[in-house]
Amino acid sequence: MIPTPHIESKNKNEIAKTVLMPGDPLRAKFIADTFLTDVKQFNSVRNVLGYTGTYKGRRISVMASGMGMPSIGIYSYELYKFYDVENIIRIGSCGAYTPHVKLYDVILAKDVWSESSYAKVQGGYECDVIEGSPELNESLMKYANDLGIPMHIERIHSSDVFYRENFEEYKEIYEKHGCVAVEMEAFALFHNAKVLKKKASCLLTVSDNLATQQVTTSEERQNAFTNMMKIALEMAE
Ligand SMILES: O=P(O)(O)O[C@H]1O[C@H](CO)[C@@H](O)[C@H]1O
Ligand SMILES: O=c1cc[nH]c(=O)[nH]1
Repeated sequence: MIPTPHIESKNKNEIAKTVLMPGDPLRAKFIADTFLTDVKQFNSVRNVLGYTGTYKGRRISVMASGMGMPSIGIYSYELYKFYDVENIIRIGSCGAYTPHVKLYDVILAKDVWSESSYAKVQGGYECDVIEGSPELNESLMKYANDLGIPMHIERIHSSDVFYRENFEEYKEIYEKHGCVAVEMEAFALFHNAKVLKKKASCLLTVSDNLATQQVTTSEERQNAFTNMMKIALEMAE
């Protein structure tokens, strides 16, 4: 069933087997403009930009997910199910829940905890913790090590809510569930990978710290997270 309601490419071969997936469409464009050669754009529906190109002579795609689990739920499902994509690596920003995780640090999500109903509604799963692909994670750890980029390998929190009425709730989520940072998509991505027998990982860069109240600018969020991008780009075929 291609094209899909949200991806306009009429040819599966236009999309590589491995797709990097930032939330922000302009981060997808930045990656294509900065790191890829022989770039072809395969999607612009709703301005959710998708590109395929080569990195160090190897093929890879990058496409935005939009924000939140419903959005990445749609795009990752269509890529896996209808475009035969095998691996999706989310590359996102996150808010740290503890002072020992600093601004710009890179986190690899070992697994993700969420109070979201996504897995239950999508496939009847009652779980609240889902693992990233051990195989992809092992490769990402090796590439980070080769590049000399330190990574925290930890549990993260996927939240449906960016602005909580009770800001202090993050402390309980950190203490009770062991999540060191919050973002808004990995749980749905990992669930889709599980039900469709595909692979997913999530790399994050810390854009703000809820404990110390430090923040980065929106321009930095768009352009400055290059360490995470370089690690993920090594996954090109
Ligand atoms: O920077 P991205 O990948 O969009 O990720 C984070 O930023 C957004 C919130 O500002 C949410 O999508 C959250 O998951
Ligand atoms: O989802 C997110 C992303 C960055 N910072 C947050 O506080 N939440």
